[in-house]
Amino acid sequence: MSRNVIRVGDDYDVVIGDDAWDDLPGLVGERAQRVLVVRAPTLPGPAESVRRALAGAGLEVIDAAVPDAEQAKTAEVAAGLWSLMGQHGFTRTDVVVGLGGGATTDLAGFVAATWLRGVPVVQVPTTLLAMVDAAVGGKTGINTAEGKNLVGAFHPPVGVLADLTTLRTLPRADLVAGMAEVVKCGVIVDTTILELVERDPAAALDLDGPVLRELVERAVQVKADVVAQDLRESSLREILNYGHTFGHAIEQVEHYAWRHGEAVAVGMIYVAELALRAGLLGQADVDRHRAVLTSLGLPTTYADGQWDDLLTAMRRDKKTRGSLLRFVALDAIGSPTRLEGPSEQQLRAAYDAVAG
Ligand SMILES: NC(=O)c1ccc[n+]([C@@H]2O[C@H](COP(=O)([O-])OP(=O)(O)OC[C@H]3O[C@@H](n4cnc5c(N)ncnc54)[C@H](O)[C@@H]3O)[C@@H](O)[C@H]2O)c1
Ligand SMILES: O=C(O)C(=O)C[C@@H](O)[C@H](O)[C@H](O)COP(=O)(O)O
Ligand SMILES: [Zn+2]
Repeated sequence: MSRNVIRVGDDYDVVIGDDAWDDLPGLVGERAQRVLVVRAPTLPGPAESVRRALAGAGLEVIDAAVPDAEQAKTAEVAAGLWSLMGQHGFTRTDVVVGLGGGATTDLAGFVAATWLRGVPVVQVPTTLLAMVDAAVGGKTGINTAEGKNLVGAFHPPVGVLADLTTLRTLPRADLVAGMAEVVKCGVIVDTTILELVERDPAAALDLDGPVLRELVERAVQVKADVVAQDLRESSLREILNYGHTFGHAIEQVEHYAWRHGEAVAVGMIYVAELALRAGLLGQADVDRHRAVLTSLGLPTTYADGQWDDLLTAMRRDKKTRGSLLRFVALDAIGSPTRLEGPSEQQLRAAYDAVAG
């Protein structure tokens, strides 16, 4: 069994391993009596491994299967979990475990952030996207009718256990979607990620080879380095939002029928096209975005005819200040900057360039 541990600042460890369930009680710690396992409904195998590891350590396990995917990220589902915690007398030394993809870990983190004004959470991500991004860094949240992640809190986990064996049951489309956030880390910071994918995209998606593990470790390292410096997104952390202004707008317009990673892939093309028009990026860099995302099977276009709704959704992005639309953009691969207040004409022209 191999494992690697990446420390996030001085705060907590991200354990990346295979069949690493025995590490879970250690991450939960010795003060807990009860553990609420908030889990996606699709994961009987990992759910049983988690239950066994926790019960074996003498903990009372409260099992809470929540609705799948984005349907979990609602105020109603959160309220149901608060009731459950109340019924079980869940105290400040008890621990929430989030087991599933990013939607489940976002919900679990939010419930942990809000119960008794904050109880510990251990994240156990089971999708590639949650391993490299959602479970690390302490952004938690739910959606409202008006948009994505509009209610939430910064609440870092006390530990993260990314067991790579769980990826074996993940549908291929979800594995591919997770690669969008890996590529994001490559274009904003660690260009070796890009080179690894460009050299052999099939190897990047191969669960049996070494490349996927290296990509996971590199992407987690990018995220860990950024959030350790700027947990609350006062400035630097915004770079992790590359591609998300347009990406979140697609998700909302599509009523979450698009996977997050797919929408972020198109969002990265959109903002690269915008940067081209603003004179920040060259055509070769935009082409490189398209080539690497296409090589992994990610989408790079979005339907025509949705501009008004997309623009309305983009105005609700958290980086917006007043009426000033703000984007994370690149002025070179590996060099993020901000693009503030692009003209309507530039915004529209970039949309025309991604409209398929
Ligand atoms: N908090 C953050 O920093 C952050 C970062 C990135 C994304 N996110 C959020 O994460 C969510 C997207 O996460 P996601 O892509 O993991 O999607 P998801 O949580 O919807 O999971 C995708 C699907 O895979 C299933 N699944 C999960 N693990 C599985 C496994 N091992 N085997 C088989 N099926 C499995 C799920 O049940 C679901 O149907 C979005 O809500 C996004 O906003 C948050
Ligand atoms: O960790 C961050 O910061 C990110 O922006 C990572 C994103 O991949 C993630 O999708 C995040 O949930 C988006 O946050 P939001 O603040 O735009 O809702
Ligand atoms: Zn994201």
